[in-house]
Amino acid sequence: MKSFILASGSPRRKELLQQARYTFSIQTSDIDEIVEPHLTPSEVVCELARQKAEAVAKTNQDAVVLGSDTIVVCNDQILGKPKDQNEAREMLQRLSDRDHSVLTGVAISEKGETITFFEETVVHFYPLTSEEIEQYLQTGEPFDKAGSYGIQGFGAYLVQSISGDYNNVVGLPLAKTMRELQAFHIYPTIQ
Ligand SMILES: Cc1cn([C@H]2C[C@H](O)[C@@H](COP(=O)(O)OP(=O)(O)OP(=O)(O)O)O2)c(=O)[nH]c1=O
Repeated sequence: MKSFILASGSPRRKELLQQARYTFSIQTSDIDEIVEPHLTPSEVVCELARQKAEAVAKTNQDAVVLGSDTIVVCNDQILGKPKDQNEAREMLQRLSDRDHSVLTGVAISEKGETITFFEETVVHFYPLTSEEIEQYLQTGEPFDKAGSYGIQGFGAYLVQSISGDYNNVVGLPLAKTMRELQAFHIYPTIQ
């Protein structure tokens, strides 16, 4: 059987691939996450996913390697992971009572060839009071997440509606990824 490697330290991506019944190992990459400034948000997530996948693929020539990157885009501004509490607070204030997009890029690399794709999910937040934002900061959830929230946790309280793939918000567009993996002969274990 071919070896399948998830090039990610994200516990969410691991859980999603497990949920889909893949057998895989994990190797994290240590890329600097630097991209050229003229790229569009969808190009940014695809490029970062490519860098993560290729960094791990380099030392695993016979494996199929999957890398991924998630960002939030609000009013044409890219929101990544907050660097501190103030930045998390600012992001949540910005997202309050509006639509934003969650973009996840995925790269699959094998034998020096890489394909990339991305998925966009539109999320609408309830209007948030400053008390609600402070309470959410107290949960600690914002700090390792793009846009400073996790829809799969207490952050569900913030979300009024979503349009698109829920799993994409959590960190991996699972349906699209499963379909693309078929081309690499990587399949879930069904029984
Ligand atoms: C919007 C949102 C993001 N996130 C997470 C998914 C990603 O883990 C994280 C965005 O950071 P990423 O840089 O995409 O990923 P990562 O650093 O966690 O892991 P790695 O680079 O090793 O693959 O935000 C949620 O868990 N829930 C959400 O609702």
